[in-house]
Amino acid sequence: MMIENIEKNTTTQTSMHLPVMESFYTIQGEGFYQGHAAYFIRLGGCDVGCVWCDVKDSWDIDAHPKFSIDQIVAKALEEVGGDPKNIIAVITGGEPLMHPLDALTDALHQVGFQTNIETSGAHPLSGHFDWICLSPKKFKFALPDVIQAANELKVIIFNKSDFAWAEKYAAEVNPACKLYIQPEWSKRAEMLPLMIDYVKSNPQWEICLQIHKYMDIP
Ligand SMILES: C[S@@+](CC[C@H](N)C(=O)[O-])C[C@H]1O[C@@H](n2cnc3c(N)ncnc32)[C@H](O)[C@@H]1O
Ligand SMILES: Nc1nc2[nH]cc(C(=O)O)c2c(=O)[nH]1
Ligand code: SF4
Ligand SMILES: [Mg+2]
Repeated sequence: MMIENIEKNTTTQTSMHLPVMESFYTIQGEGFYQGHAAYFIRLGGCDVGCVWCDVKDSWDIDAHPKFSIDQIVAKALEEVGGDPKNIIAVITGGEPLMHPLDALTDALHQVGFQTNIETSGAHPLSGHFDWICLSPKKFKFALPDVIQAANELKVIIFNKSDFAWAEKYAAEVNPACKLYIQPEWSKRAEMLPLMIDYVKSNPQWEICLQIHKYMDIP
């Protein structure tokens, strides 16, 4: 690579700023990595508009302070105690794919984090991820490149019609993709009995609960 290109890339990487709503070290409460130590970076901005979204304060892209990649990664390293071995960095939001994520994921990898993403798939894929959780939404459809790349499909069950909707996506993901159904939090008492019956009849699916909410942690 020519020297000016190296300089350009370095400048782009260090000068890029992303809106961060919050970041916190916790336990992954959902999906394949449920129960694992995880550092969450919640980027601001979402244009999907799920009526039941549990983090609506994230939607306004301008409501959150912007930080450089270096600042975000330095804070992550400090908050996990300096050694990211076996710790997943989860990029979430908001809708994280509204932002270019190559520089952030490369910088997290460089210091030793595994990189995972939580996404609705409604924006083009960027970043280098070790694990992609796709949670598609009726409010803004997932794009084909994210559907193809997904390692896990996590469909939120808000009403009975969501089982058939989940199967539409299951038919489109790659064969190795893990399949999860997760109750919408306020509907969990009503939906869980249906979900239990569904998984007993369709054992390729697994039930996923937001275990962090039961543990009362972020
Ligand atoms: C807040 S979203 C942020 C990432 C991305 N915008 C997305 O929707 O995948 C993180 C995860 O929480 C799920 N989620 C949001 N609100 C929920 C609720 N009320 N009950 C259950 N899951 C919810 C989403 O489907 C997604 O899998
Ligand atoms: N503990 C914990 N696990 C999570 N898994 C996905 C989350 C998200 O909001 O993206 C989340 C979250 O907010 N907290
Ligand atoms: S896509 Fe994710 S962040 Fe956006 S409204 Fe839906 S659940 Fe909330
Ligand atoms: Mg959450």
